[in-house]
Amino acid sequence: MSVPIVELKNAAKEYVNGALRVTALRDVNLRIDPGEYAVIMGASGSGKSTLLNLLGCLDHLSAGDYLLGGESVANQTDDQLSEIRSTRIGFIFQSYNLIPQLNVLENIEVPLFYQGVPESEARVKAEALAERMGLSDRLRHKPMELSGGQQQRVAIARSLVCDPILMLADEPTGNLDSKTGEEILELIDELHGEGKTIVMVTHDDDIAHRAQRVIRFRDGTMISNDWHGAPKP
Ligand SMILES: Nc1ncnc2c1ncn2[C@@H]1O[C@H](COP(=O)(O)OP(=O)(O)OP(=O)(O)O)[C@@H](O)[C@H]1O
Repeated sequence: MSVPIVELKNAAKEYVNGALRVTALRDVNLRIDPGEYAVIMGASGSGKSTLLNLLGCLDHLSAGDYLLGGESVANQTDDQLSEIRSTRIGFIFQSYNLIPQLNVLENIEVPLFYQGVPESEARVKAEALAERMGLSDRLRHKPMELSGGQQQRVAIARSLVCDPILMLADEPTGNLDSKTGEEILELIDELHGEGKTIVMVTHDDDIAHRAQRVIRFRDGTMISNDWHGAPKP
C-alpha cells in the first residue's frame, strides 16, 4: 500500500488569544492518498481554513499528529515548516497572492530561489510552466497587467514549479467569472488526471462534484466523508 500524502491523527487546533480560547478543529482523523482530489466543505467558521493552514504547514497543531508523505511534521520548528512548505506543498489562493513588483516569470520562479536553484535553471522551468498555462505572450507582464484568470494561471504555475507532493487550493475560482472559473477548474482536473494530489476548499456544490471525495466540517468536526464513483477500498 502506498504511503498516504496526508495523515491527520486526532488532530486538534485551538486558538488562544489572552483569556479567549476557540476550538477551531477537534479530533480530526483524515487520510489522503496519492493522486486523490478531495474537497473540503462546511459553513463559515466550521474550520476549513484552519484545516488548510495545518495541511499547508502554515500553522501548528494543538494536539494530535500530522504526517505529510509519511513524516511527522507536528513538532517541527517554524523554519523547518517553512522549508517543507516551499519544497513539498503548492498553494493556490482565491486572491492569487502574486508579488506585484515581479513579472510572470519572476513570480513563477520565486519558490525556486528559496531553494537556491540556479537562475538559468529556474528560468527554463518557469518558461515551460508559463507556456503550459498559456501565458507565453505575457511573460514580462506584471500581475496588475493581467486578467484574474491569467493571474490565477501564474499562481498555479508557481504552485507547480517545485513539483509538490500536495496541492492546496482555497476557493481558487472565488474571484473569477464563471467561464474563467471553469477554465481554471479544468486545469485543476487536468493536474489531478496527471496524478497530483489536490485538496480544495469550496462553498460550491457544482465544484465539489468534480472531486472524488467531499469532506464536510461542522463546528470544527468532520461530519462526513463521501466518495463519488467507485468507493474507496
Ligand atoms: N487566528 C484566530 N484566532 C482566534 N480564532 C480564530 C482564528 N482563526 C480562526 N478562528 C476561529 O476558528 C473557527 C474556524 O475558523 P476558520 O477560519 O477555519 O473557518 P472557515 O470554515 O474557513 O470559515 P470561512 O468559510 O468563513 O472562511 C472560527 O470560529 C473562527 O472564528
